[in-house]
Amino acid sequence: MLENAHITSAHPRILDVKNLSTSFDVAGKQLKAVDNVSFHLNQGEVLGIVGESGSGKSITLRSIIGLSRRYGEVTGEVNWQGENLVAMLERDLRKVRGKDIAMIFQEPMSSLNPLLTVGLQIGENLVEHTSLDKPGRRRRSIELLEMVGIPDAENRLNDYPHQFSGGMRQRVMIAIALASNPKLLLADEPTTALDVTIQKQILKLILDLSKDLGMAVILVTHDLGVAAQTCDRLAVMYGGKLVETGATREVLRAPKHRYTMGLLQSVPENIEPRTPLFSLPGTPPSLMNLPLGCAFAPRCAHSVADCAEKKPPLIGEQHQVACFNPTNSGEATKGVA
Ligand SMILES: Nc1ncnc2c1ncn2[C@@H]1O[C@H](COP(=O)(O)OP(=O)(O)OP(=O)(O)O)[C@@H](O)[C@H]1O
Repeated sequence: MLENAHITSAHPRILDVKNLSTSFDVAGKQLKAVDNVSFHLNQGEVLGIVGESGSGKSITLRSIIGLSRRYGEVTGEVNWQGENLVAMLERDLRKVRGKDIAMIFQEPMSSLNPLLTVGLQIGENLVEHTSLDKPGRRRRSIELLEMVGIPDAENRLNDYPHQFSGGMRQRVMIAIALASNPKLLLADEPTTALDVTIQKQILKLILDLSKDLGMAVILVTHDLGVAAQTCDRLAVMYGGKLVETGATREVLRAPKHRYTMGLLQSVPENIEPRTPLFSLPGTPPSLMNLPLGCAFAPRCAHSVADCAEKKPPLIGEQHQVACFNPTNSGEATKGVA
């Protein structure tokens, strides 16, 4: 496991998300991708948002930085440096985006310009966000490429994105994101397209940068193993809602929500050799037709009467769970469903 115990409660809170909801109009029906989500982030902390495909992780991330408002309705609060980003004018938000808050995506090729050298693309960001002159920008570009572990940085500034391997392209993306000295990096499945060895290297890079630069990170991943290796804290999403949050060690050692237990069982390291991979019975809920009560209840073998009637609130202090019948911490993680 990578070392990720560098955050203490002494670090100030830099992001406070309150009752964030995002819905889309799909053929006249409302699709609730993010439903009343609240969480916070401390300076330099790495928070993992985990959950199955379609649970609302990416839209949560995009809603933080105002990218979802183009297609959907976003309500609630994203409190950042004394301002609510949800209510901020697009013009002002553009200044925050890419400067104090930067974002990297799964496929760097979709964000990199194939026709421009890497040097020019880093330079563009430096022009926008710093007052460095041309030689200063060149020096800083080399420094950034070195920082993300690209060998022969000075010469590689002249290369185009296709001349880099997948892992190196992701490093370039990170270098571009770091050009503005962001306080928060939003990373949406940044290693999913990479093979396991390269994935580990990129995760370690993100973690080291977070530690060295005091930069907070929100890492969206469907892979609990990846989150376990990288994050200080986890937020587990299901059906557009947060169902469990807590320190990574606590959530992994003693998950409270049956859904988290199910996810844990699908991590290969937790499984005896030759045991078939666990998969939760049933299917994830349709976000256009969510049940009245807990969205996980139809897949849960431990539901009680309230589960069908009411939505369980997320309760607790350091370790929170949204469940009317949570597990006891000592309960075995096998055979939950
Ligand atoms: N522009 C849009 N219009 C309508 N529905 C959308 C739009 N963008 C996303 N959705 C829907 O919102 C839901 C949540 O999507 P989101 O991308 O956040 O899921 P996710 O948990 O990140 O999963 P994945 O890893 O597959 O991206 C999905 O049902 C998706 O189809």
